[in-house]
Amino acid sequence: MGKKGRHISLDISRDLITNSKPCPAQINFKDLEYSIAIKNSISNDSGKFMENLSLKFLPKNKDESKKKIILDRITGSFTPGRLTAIMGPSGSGKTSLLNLLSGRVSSGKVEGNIWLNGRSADSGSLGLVSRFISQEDVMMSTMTVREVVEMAIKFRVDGITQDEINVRANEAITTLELEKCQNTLIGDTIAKGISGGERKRTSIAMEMATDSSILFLDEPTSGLDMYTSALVVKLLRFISRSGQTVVSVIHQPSSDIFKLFDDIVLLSEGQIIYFGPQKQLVDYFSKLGFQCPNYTNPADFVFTDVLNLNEAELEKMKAEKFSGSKADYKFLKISSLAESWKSSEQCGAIKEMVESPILDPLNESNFTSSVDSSSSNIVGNRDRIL
Ligand SMILES: Nc1ncnc2c1ncn2[C@@H]1O[C@H](COP(=O)(O)OP(=O)(O)OP(=O)(O)O)[C@@H](O)[C@H]1O
Repeated sequence: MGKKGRHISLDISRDLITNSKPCPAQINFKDLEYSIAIKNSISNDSGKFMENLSLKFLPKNKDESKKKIILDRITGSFTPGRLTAIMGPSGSGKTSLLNLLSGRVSSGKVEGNIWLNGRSADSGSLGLVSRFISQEDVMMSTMTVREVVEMAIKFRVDGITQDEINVRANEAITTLELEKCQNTLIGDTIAKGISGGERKRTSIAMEMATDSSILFLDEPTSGLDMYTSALVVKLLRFISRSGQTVVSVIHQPSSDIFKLFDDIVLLSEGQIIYFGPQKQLVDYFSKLGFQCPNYTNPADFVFTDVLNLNEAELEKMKAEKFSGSKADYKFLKISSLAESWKSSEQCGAIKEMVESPILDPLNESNFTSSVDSSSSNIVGNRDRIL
């Protein structure tokens, strides 16, 4: 049978994941604002809608620097055992949110609160409790796929024997269908090694085989075919079921992939448009007057009808003789959707979760070590902090 028709089996040996149950970690944030200073290059007479455009400029004075708000006082909760997708147009703040919550932001100004299991979290603790798989996952180019997976296990799982390492590495490699390239060098732009898709799967295999309480991924399916994308997201769902908190930025998923997520966060212009169960998203927008047509992928519907101007809205804009541009009109729509979200029942439920967090203590077993591959050194964060 061809790949498309193949059933993706997730009958993975439980040894791989459940024997190494991570300690649950819930990450909550409230009124989180992330902004950066930018040089003022726009005159004050650039049009009355200028301040509404996607870059939100809050002028200090005419010639000085202003700030660009990347995340606009957002509140949310990521819970253990659930798989969440962060979706939104390019530039909406998805990667910035992941960076903030994994303690990877070094520039700009952060306001608001982040808590781990109810305790105030700084970037150090966020970095220790979570793992981050980036769009440009960095690995050591001179090592093979099997070597990097084994290395990740060795340095992130305490007191593991070589036999256990072999079992975990085999499982991860088989599950992600990396057998054929397991002895191929990772490579780099100069010395070509494994393909882009194999690289992504290797980075997930490295993660699968280790324990961490929170896993963040930035577009783990970009560059992968439909079959492999579905395989990867099914694996993330499986990983989440072992008690990990799994949060992934995802770019326009197919309907089948969309349905694998428990929760969806929709961002636009750094604001939350929706944050809640995937199964309730269509109903939420239908109550706001946006009907998802039958047999339409809800992810496509959200991008075309909700986050963009639909036909009816373009007509309305003309009829109203709106004096600004389409971008201005769209900005007003997004602001109104963000206001609707803030006054929704679902937003109230999220706020309640933030106010009554899981209070399990965070202990050493929540903390993972990291592989600092950019400098080819293995860095034990645990050693640095504890
Ligand atoms: N350190 C920074 N300095 C200047 N601008 C920044 C910085 N970090 C983020 N931005 C800007 O903030 C906005 C959000 O960026 P971010 O990378 O979070 O978006 P995104 O939703 O992940 O986009 P994409 O889907 O294109 O990756 C963008 O306009 C980006 O240019």
